[in-house]
Formats: sequence, structure tokens, C-alpha cells
Amino acid sequence: MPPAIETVDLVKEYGELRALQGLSLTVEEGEFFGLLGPNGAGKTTFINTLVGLVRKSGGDARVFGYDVEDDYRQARDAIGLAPQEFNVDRFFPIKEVLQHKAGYHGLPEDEAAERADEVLKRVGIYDKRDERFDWLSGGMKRRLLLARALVTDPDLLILDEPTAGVDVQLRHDLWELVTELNEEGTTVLLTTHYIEEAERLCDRVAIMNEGRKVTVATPDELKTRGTDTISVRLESPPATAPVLDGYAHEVSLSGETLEVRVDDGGSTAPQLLNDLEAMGHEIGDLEISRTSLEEIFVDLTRSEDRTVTRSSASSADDDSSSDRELEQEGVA
Ligand SMILES: Nc1ncnc2c1ncn2[C@@H]1O[C@H](COP(=O)(O)OP(=O)(O)OP(=O)(O)O)[C@@H](O)[C@H]1O
Repeated sequence: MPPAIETVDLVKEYGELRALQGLSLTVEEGEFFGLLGPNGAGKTTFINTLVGLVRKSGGDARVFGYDVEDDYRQARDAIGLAPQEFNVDRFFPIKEVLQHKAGYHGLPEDEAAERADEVLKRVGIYDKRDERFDWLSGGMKRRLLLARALVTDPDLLILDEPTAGVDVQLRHDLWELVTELNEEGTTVLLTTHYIEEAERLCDRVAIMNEGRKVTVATPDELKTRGTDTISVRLESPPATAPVLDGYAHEVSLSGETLEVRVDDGGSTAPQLLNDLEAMGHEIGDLEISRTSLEEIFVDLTRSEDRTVTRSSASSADDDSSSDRELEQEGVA
């Protein structure tokens, strides 16, 4: 079986702006894969290229072996997309919205109705089936986007920030649901700004920055790339921080607390205590803290130049392929 997603040197240019700069990424079938990156990193552009909303400028993109442009229909039929924006036809009862979507992807009418009921029950808004999109609460709208993504029983579920702005309860419900779907065999690609979400759900994550892949790793591997900080309270603190050569990346003194950044706090702490005692310091207490995944993420995506913003670049898109998909999602 080919990978669920395979891109090689994928490039997308919006006028002068290169939103994807030769992105090569493989997501295996059955994986729960996270795409992380700061605003403007190119995550949505990547997703939109896969679903045919954006026409690539260069490179290759395949979904289960189907080229996203040459074999558009097969590639698109394999994907269920829950986008970031609420792009739902607001004038129809939501069950009809789902039936239209299923019909568009080739399901016969009675099967589409059955499937619509099934997914509405699964995401927990079946009792709202005859209401219009406008009348749903924000959380219910998120649930509906997921239902619409699921109505075609896709092999690849793409979730673009599915829990942005939802309350804790719904976030946990959604996590549970997508975990179940993944356990049932659906490949999941998730973009998120919540590091905790990626850590909890994803088998692997790709960190993107400015259209490039910075790294691909499991959340645990990422964490081992961090450093530890050993905080020591000194009974009679000196005027300046002591010099600790050999193992300390950084030493700072604030009041009576000495902070020493090292690779591995557990194995370095005894030596640090010995050294401090040999220098005549009296130790109060000691604490070791590990760099959080969030700090590692910030470190990996630190950028000196973030001058390009969505608003300054948005006029550059002349992408005629957008209309095709927008129509399909029911917004055009
Ligand atoms: N239709 C468009 N026309 C021109 N530029 C665009 C268009 N869509 C996105 N861009 C630009 O491409 C870059 C990548 O944007 P994209 O939305 O893919 O990033 P993102 O990682 O999804 O960001 P966010 O986390 O804010 O959603 C940004 O600089 C953005 O301004």
C-alpha cells in the first residue's frame, strides 16, 4: 500500500511569496500525524494542495498513490477534510448539508441519508439534524465540520485546527472521537497550535516553519532534544554566578536561586552539588525541570524575520482551482 500522503519537493508560490519551499513529507497509512508550526508556516497551504483547493507550483503530491492533480477525483474521494473556516451552506438543514456532500462523492440518495444520520449521531448533534448551520453554537459547528468530513467514510481524515476556540469538554470529546477513528484504521493528519494536543494524540509530528520542514519526530523524541534546568537555592548566595565549566550550557543567579542549564539533570545534579560544595556554597534545596515540548517548539521555529503576513500577501492569489473545491464544500 502506498503512503497515505507523500509529497516530494512541494512548492507553492502566491505571487512573490513562497508559502511551501520544497516540502517533502510522508505520512504512512494508519498514522496519526501532526503538523505543527507558527502562523504562516504553510500548514493550511499544504492541506489545501492535497485537497485541490490550491494548485501547486512545483513538486509532487500523492494521496494513497493518487496524484492530487492528475488523479484529482480518486485522491479527493479518499480525504475527509474538516477545515479551519466554517465554510458550510447556512441555509439548509445540517442533515441535508451532509447528504449533499455524500451525494457529491457518489453515494446513492438512501445511503447518503443513512450515512448522514450515522455521523450526526457519532459527533453528538443528531437532535439538531433539522436545524440550519447558523443556529448551531460554535462547538456544534465544529462537530458538524467533523461530521461532514466523515460522511464519505474517508481513509484519510484531515483536521485543520479542529479544536480552535472550543471549550475543554468538547476538546476532550473530539480527541476521544478522532482517537477512536484512528484506532479503526483511519489515517489522521492534524494541524494544531496546541502542543498538548499533538503530544497526546500524534504518533509523529512534523514541525514546519516558513514553508519548510524543520523536523519530523515522535513527541517523545522531540522532548529528548530539550535540556534540563537545575535550580539550586544557595543559603548565602555570592554576588556573581559561579563558573561551572564542562557540563553547564548556561548559569544564572537570581537572588538566592542559581539556575544551571544542562543536557541531563538527573545525572549531572550530583556533580553540580559536589562542585558547589567544593566552592564553599551551602545548598538549600534543589529542583530539576525538563524543557517542555512547547519550549522546544518555540526554539525550533524561532525566526528573525516574520515580515510577511496573511494580509500583505492575500491579494497575490490568482488560483482558479479554488473555486472548484469551494463549490464542493458548499460555500461558493
Ligand atoms: N490565498 C493566498 N494568497 C496569498 N498568500 C497566501 C494565501 N494563503 C496563504 N498565503 C500566505 O502563505 C503563507 C502560509 O499561509 P498558511 O495559511 O498556509 O499558513 P498556516 O501555517 O496555515 O498559518 P495559520 O497557523 O495562521 O493558519 C502565509 O504567509 C500566508 O500569508
